[in-house]
Amino acid sequence: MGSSDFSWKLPDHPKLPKGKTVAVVVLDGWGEANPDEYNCIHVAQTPTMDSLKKGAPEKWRLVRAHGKAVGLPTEDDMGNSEVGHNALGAGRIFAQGAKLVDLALASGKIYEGEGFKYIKESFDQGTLHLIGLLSDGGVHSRLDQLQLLLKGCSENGAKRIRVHILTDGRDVLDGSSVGFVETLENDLAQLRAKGVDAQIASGGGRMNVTMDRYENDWGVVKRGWDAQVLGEAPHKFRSALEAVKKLREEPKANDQYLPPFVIVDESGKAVGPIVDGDAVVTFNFRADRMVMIAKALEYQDFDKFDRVRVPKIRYAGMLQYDGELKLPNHYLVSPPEIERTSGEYLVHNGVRTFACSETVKFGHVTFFWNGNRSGYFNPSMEEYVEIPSDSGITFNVQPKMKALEIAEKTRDAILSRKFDQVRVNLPNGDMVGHTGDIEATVVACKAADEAVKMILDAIEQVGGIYVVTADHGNAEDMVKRNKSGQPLLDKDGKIQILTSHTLQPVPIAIGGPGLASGVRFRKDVPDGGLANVAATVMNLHGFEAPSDYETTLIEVVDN
Ligand SMILES: O=C(O)[C@@H](CO)OP(=O)(O)O
Ligand SMILES: [Mn+2]
Ligand SMILES: [Mn+2]
Repeated sequence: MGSSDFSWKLPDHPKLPKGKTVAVVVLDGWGEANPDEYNCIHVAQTPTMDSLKKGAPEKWRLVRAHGKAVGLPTEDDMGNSEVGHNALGAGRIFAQGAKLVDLALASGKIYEGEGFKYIKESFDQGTLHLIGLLSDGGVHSRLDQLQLLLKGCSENGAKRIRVHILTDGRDVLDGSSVGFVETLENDLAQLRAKGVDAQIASGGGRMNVTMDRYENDWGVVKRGWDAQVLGEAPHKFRSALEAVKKLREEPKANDQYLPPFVIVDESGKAVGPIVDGDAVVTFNFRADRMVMIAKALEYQDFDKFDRVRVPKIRYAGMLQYDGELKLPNHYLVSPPEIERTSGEYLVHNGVRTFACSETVKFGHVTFFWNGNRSGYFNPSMEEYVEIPSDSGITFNVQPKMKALEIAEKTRDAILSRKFDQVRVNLPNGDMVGHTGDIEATVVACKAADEAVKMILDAIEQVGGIYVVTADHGNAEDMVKRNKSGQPLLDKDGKIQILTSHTLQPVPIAIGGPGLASGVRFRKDVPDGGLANVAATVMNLHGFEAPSDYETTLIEVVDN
């Protein structure tokens, strides 16, 4: 689109009116799958979502939420919140971080960029530290990308490398950390054989160490800082393999929550604290869970915890994690340029917007929705409300989370008539689904359904419109399956719990008293995905979507 013919002004929709309150409800981790005992959405009492599904067939359908439909490299890539909310908010499909890093590594361009040249200046005198999630989950990072990066860095002059691992068990099976550490150890041994001093230096579970998000619990980042930078942790081991194996023996231990550990030499000294003159790369491509550590590594002024010692380092992110904050300043791969999002258009066209979730998903309906951009487009037109999440717990002990509070705030926003769009994320199905606790996930789904009801009731009262959808699957399938769909058993004959997202499609339902008669889902967009939702929502606000947006899912027939 040339800049001369660009305009924020959206054309009027030829048939649909303006001025209706539109509620956009995103159920996090709520896919559609066969109804069996491992489908927590099916097992739970979800009368509101059931009634939408069983209602008018032209007002409920499924949309794609994984793989290429959301800009991921392959159809084997499950959906996730970042790409899902990016697609929902931006109305177009952008090649996402995972894909951009693949391309930069394959072409070697990653080593020619400004970010790599910057960290390379430390290779002669200092150590290169790589910090990130060690798995092949493909949501935040990928093992094969780390492997290529290790090879590329050593070929480009890194002589001393320390890897600080975060174990997963959330995007991959619990217990798989052991195999990933073995693989990494093999690679590092090969580097050592070539004369590179390469070792794992510290570690810990992703939910306990480093990868907090949206400032829910800085203690998580501090535990990482202490291990990675200061070389201090409650657990010390001679090898990472020994560390994960031993720590997993503790009762109830799992990969996601392993405590922090450091690797020490024969004299008990940490093998890889971060010191002056070193280079650091955080190798996750996904933004939300890297922003906090990036601030700790980069900011001079920082008061979230006592860093004790702040080494003078050259730091680069795999990507720039926040375009608005320019955080971090240096990065190896340019992030997708997600501009002209639907939120920005709507604000320019007079749509007053309210967005709400609890802390753990707050950035999903704001930051991700707006193309990984923090802050308001126009503070006089928008209000973003964050309900504080519980911290320091796994959400299976509190499966209702803050669903009721989110629904109440949203109801009040609707009834206040101060907003044209209210947008919420209900985290329960996803956050509790990730714990692998099936019973708790059933409770979570019921709570999310009750929240939807409260929001739809308010929409009913003001004569508004609702759009209810989800960002990817999770709670609808809690078991690992073989190719023919049968649950897989472990060596003790127990089912293998699936804590991750899925490849399933998600529902989308429209309705409400304000929905003009004759509005229905088109039949000619059978492969519709999350990126088609933005144009749909723009239509419901009475506007045509920009011509380069993915097409709308709805049509208006005369009746
Ligand atoms: O918790 C997270 O970071 C991811 C899974 O890795 O979940 P979501 O994409 O739903 O935020
Ligand atoms: Mn999600
Ligand atoms: Mn999730």
